[in-house]
Amino acid sequence: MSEPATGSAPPSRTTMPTARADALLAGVRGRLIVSCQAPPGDPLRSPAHIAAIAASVCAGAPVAGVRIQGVEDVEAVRAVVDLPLIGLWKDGADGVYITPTAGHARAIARAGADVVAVDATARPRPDGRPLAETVRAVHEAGKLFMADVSTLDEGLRAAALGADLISTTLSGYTADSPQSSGPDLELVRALAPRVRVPVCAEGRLRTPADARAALDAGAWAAVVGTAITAPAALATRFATALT
Ligand SMILES: CC(=O)N[C@H](C=O)[C@@H](O)[C@H](O)[C@H](O)COP(=O)(O)O
Repeated sequence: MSEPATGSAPPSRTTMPTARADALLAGVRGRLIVSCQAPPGDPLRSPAHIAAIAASVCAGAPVAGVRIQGVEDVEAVRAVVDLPLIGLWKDGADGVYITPTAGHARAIARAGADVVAVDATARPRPDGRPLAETVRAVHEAGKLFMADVSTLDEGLRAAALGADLISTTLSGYTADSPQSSGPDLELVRALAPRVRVPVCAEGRLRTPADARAALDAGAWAAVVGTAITAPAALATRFATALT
């Protein structure tokens, strides 16, 4: 791990007013957050399409918030969705690629996200700067910091740095985490009682029963992407079952 779990510096705190932060977190508690993203090359990968998907999901279902990738997509979704918006910027495909620097985080904050999701794994960051710098940048922008982690240690470190919420997003995608085809609810069970901030279950929640099980495991909210907003992946599951 490149930084200690705790240090002499106090944890960073957001400049978002406390009442607003509390209301935002309370509003997503026990509920569904939908990740609306399209992979590179997918015909749906455009801000207009992602905004339409997000607007459709939010108008037609009792969802609590959305998770959106990229500056232009965050801007486009912000214009049509009034729910809490978790923004991130995927830059690259290997190593730390989810909002990898403080500069990426500031851009996502400016685009209109309420919460900025950032890779908070123990892996080296592409610019060599400490994660604490990105936490501070998000907080100075008046936003909440969501730490995308893959292990218990990473979650504990993120909480010590001042993360406002933690998500299991990267379990299964790092060498340190279990490589499972399903969600990592063990991580939720291990982490949630050890930190004072909400822990979201995210990654490979494929069914409503998975989302329910995540909350039963102690998750604050369930974040679901592919199983709701990725038609090509969904069609593949059906087509494959017929071969
Ligand atoms: C690992 C990574 O880059 N995860 C990304 C984070 O934003 C997204 O590609 C996922 O779709 C999202 O986490 C939701 O997960 P799932 O699509 O499995 O429900």
